[in-house]
Amino acid sequence: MAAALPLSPVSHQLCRISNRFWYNAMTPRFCSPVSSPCYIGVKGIGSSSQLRARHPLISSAASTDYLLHDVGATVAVLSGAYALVLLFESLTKRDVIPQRLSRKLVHILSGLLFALSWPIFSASTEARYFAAFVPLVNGLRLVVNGLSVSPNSTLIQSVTREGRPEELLKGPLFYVLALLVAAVFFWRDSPTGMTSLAMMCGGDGIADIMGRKYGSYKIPYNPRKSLAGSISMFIFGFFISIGLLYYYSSLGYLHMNWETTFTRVAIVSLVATLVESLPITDQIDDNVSVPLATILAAYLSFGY
Ligand SMILES: C/C(=C\COP(=O)(O)O)CCC[C@H](C)CCC[C@H](C)CCCC(C)C
Ligand SMILES: Nc1ccn([C@@H]2O[C@H](COP(=O)(O)OP(=O)(O)O)[C@@H](O)[C@H]2O)c(=O)n1
Repeated sequence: MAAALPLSPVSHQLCRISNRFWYNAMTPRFCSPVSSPCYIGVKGIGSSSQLRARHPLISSAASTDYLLHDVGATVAVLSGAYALVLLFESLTKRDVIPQRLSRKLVHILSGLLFALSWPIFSASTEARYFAAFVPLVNGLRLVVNGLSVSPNSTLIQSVTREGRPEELLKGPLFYVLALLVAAVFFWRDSPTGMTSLAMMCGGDGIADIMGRKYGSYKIPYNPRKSLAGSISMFIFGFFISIGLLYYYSSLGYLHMNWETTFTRVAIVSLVATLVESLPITDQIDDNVSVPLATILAAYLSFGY
């Protein structure tokens, strides 16, 4: 058996980071019901602060690893966000898909892929802030382009209805703020944030596509919305929420009682769908009302 070659300091560091990356991404975590972030420490389960108190040498090495890990994850997700917008701008420019559909697909995919990306961040208690940095940067990008005289046309083509820069300061900006709130205040050990993104991105996004195509029967109290759109929002929002909860349960971040979870998610989806159907879009954007209603319903339903 060939002897292991001595690693250079850089290679050694890279191996340590790579090992930590796969450990953090794939190792189940057992979070306490109060959803305080915790992970398997040296002696059993402990929070990162408890581990630092017990093992200062490990804590400094772990902190460095976590920092490098989270910086790498942030760069990767930021790059993914930029590439997604660029992809749909290219598809729109080459008339592969119409601009309106392009925008809705960006609406659906951005938030859901963001929610799916959370496990690549470290087990550190600060990881959620690194993840939230991605919607923060995109929010600043929207503000700069929405206010600027020479806005970035890629962003405008992929994200606005009518190609006006000021549109970036409404729906899209509220959208990225909702992603930031979900990451910072709920993160991957709470069903509340991920269900809010499932309903805003998956549910509300598909409502537009299905409603425009099949929405001949309008909602009596809101002729601008249709039954087909709302039913689509409820169904897709429900299944995407269940999918995200299963995804995070299978990775060990959540422990759901599946006998009651389906009913709870159905109630949350119904509340979000009813709020979205209301004739209040001129007063409050869907990207504010839908996540807020979902967060309230989910927090009352799940308790965390
Ligand atoms: C088109 C968008 C919102 C408009 O909503 P509405 O008016 O149709 O109701 C979405 C805007 C997306 C934003 C420009 C980019 C957000 C990227 C996200 C923070 C991170 C995605 C990462 C992932 C890995 C692709
Ligand atoms: N429940 C719904 C939601 C949207 N829609 C259709 O999708 C279009 C855009 O919906 P919206 O104003 O909520 O669009 P966003 O604010 O989500 O971008 C509506 O004008 C309807 O044609 C629907 O038919 N039923």
